[in-house]
Amino acid sequence: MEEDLTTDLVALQSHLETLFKRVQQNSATLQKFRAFEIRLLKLNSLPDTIDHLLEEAKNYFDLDMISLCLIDETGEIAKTLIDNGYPCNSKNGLMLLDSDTSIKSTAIQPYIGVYENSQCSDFFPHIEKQPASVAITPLTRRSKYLGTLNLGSYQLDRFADNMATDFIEHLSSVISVCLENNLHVEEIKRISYIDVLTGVNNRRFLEQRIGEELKRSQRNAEPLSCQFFDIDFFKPVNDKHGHQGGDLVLSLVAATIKHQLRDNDVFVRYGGEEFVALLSNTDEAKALETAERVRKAIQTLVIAVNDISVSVTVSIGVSTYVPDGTSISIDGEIATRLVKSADSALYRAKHNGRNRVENGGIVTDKQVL
Ligand SMILES: Nc1nc2c(ncn2[C@@H]2O[C@H](COP(=O)(O)OP(=O)(O)OP(=O)(O)O)[C@@H](O)[C@H]2O)c(=O)[nH]1
Repeated sequence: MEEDLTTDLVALQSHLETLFKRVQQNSATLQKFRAFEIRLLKLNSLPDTIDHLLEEAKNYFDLDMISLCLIDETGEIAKTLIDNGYPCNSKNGLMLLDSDTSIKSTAIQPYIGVYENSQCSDFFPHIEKQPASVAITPLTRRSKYLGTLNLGSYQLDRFADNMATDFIEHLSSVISVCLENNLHVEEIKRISYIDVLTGVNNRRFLEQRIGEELKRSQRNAEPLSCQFFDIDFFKPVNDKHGHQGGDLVLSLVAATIKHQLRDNDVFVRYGGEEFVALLSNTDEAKALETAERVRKAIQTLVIAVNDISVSVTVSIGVSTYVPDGTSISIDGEIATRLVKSADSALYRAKHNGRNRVENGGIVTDKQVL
């Protein structure tokens, strides 16, 4: 009788210990989850959020792999990531899809279970070793598909098909809210950086980007060139063709200059009939060559304003920053000098007869000291 009691007590104690361990494990998981959530909610940029999901989530949840599909119908997500220097390829687990069709056909519901190559491989590109089990969860907000979150483990029992899905569904809801918020923030930023008349970026965008471009130039030891454009004799265009005619000329000149630049060059309407471009990894000779190409393109542009053909020319000033490794935190001064040099060269171009390119020369770190 006494022996039976002892055996029962030992069994009970062992059961209690198992339960206690499970409670401890669950509590640790919940704490990790809360920490992950709090960190996620605090992030206010899309690249940081994506980075947190792809880099940190693996550690927080002890996963062997994680990937993220995002629907990017307009290409704006890719543009935001490129502008922020974020690697926009599937090698780091991020996939941008141009429509939600593939997600709607395969991942309309969360899938939790064994990794089936035919069904799951699209969600885990560039993996060296296939996971044994996966959880593929759609990310949705207000019935709209944002993408999918894809978790993978080499353990078969990590994501079993009889597993409760509430934890993963909760995680994907939180991620969806954060992604949607960040997508909205990026959209608001984008709109606030656009010049309504010409559709190109505005001066605020230049002010925001010039520091980043200078940093990149210093980091990669590459030259950064600045071009300052001003339409010649624009006042007579307005006088002759009215403000609306002038507006049309402004828009088409902006589009023509932009067309001559690379997609990732910063190009803004600086104000009135002035435009500025920043050309990354572009030396003095190349910047002058590009400016000359723009000048010629504008010269040959014929704009129909109320059935009257209008032609304009532009004067262009160019300057080039060449980092020498001595500058650390004086970007503001370098930015000012870079733009001022191009502006002074533009002034010379006007003075020397207009419809020409003038070189403002090299801006270095040393001049600041
Ligand atoms: N239509 C239109 N005109 C603008 C806008 N912003 C500035 N302008 C006009 O641009 C003209 C600029 O004239 P000026 O600064 O005298 O220069 P300019 O006639 O181009 O002569 P130079 O620059 O010396 O070759 C002014 O008539 C402004 O009213 C705009 O958004 N729309």
